[in-house]
Amino acid sequence: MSLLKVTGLGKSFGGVKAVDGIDFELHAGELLALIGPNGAGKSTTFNMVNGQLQANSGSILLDGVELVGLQPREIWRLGVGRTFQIAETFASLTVVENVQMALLSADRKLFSFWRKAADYKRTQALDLLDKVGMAEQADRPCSVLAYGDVKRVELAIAMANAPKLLLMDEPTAGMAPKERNELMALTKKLVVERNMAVLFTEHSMDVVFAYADRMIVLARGRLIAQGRPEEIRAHPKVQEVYFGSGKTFEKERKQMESV
Ligand SMILES: Nc1ncnc2c1ncn2[C@@H]1O[C@H](COP(=O)(O)OP(=O)(O)OP(=O)(O)O)[C@@H](O)[C@H]1O
Repeated sequence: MSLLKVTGLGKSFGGVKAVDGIDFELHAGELLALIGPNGAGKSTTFNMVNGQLQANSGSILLDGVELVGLQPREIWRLGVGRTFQIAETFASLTVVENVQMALLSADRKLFSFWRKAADYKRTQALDLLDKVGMAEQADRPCSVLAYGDVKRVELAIAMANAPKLLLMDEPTAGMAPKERNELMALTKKLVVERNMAVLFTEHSMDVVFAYADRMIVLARGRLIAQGRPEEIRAHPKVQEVYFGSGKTFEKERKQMESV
């Protein structure tokens, strides 16, 4: 059985069908990229899966449990995590304290408890940091970290709740190519090690084609293609929507990345 099964999912804003009855599935151990031109419905889809937006129609099953109608926190408790940017308020905390905070939250402890609990699950937090290659920087404040390292810590934070499905909205935005590749290689490693699934949106075609196991392509709210990267690259509809018919994906992709 697939981990996530989305059927007939739809959302309208006024007269605009932002997402128009899409179907897709996601399996444990798989990285699925959600791509499409601006306004295609990617964020809307994403936000329906995590419960920030309520669907108008359709179903989202996680391990057979219906997520439509649930609150974001309930969905999170069922095992749908997402990467958050480390909020400025937490930048003054050390790396390990940030992960400890996430563990507190995963264990549903009260925030006030934190003040008396500087040692709360420090070992477990260090284990998570070790998984993302950040154990050596555990006691540095997040505010002094390089951007790529902050992204690793954000990944460790998302892992604290041991998600079955992790949602990543443009994980590599603002990163240099080398950092992008390191972050995605790390994400892929975690997906395999933990038999977790990742659904991610991404504008960098390099990242998508290098790391996605499968891709789904939206255009104007409709799902126009899904498949493995090589199938998507050769898909006529995808080429047409992205670049106008008659042009090859490869050629245009190179032009797009050089901008
Ligand atoms: N809160 C909203 N109110 C009204 N219209 C919205 C709202 N959110 C999204 N839309 C519209 O729904 C459509 C899909 O938007 P969405 O943000 O999901 O696309 P996207 O693929 O994530 O785009 P981008 O790549 O530009 O972020 C667009 O036409 C957008 O203008």
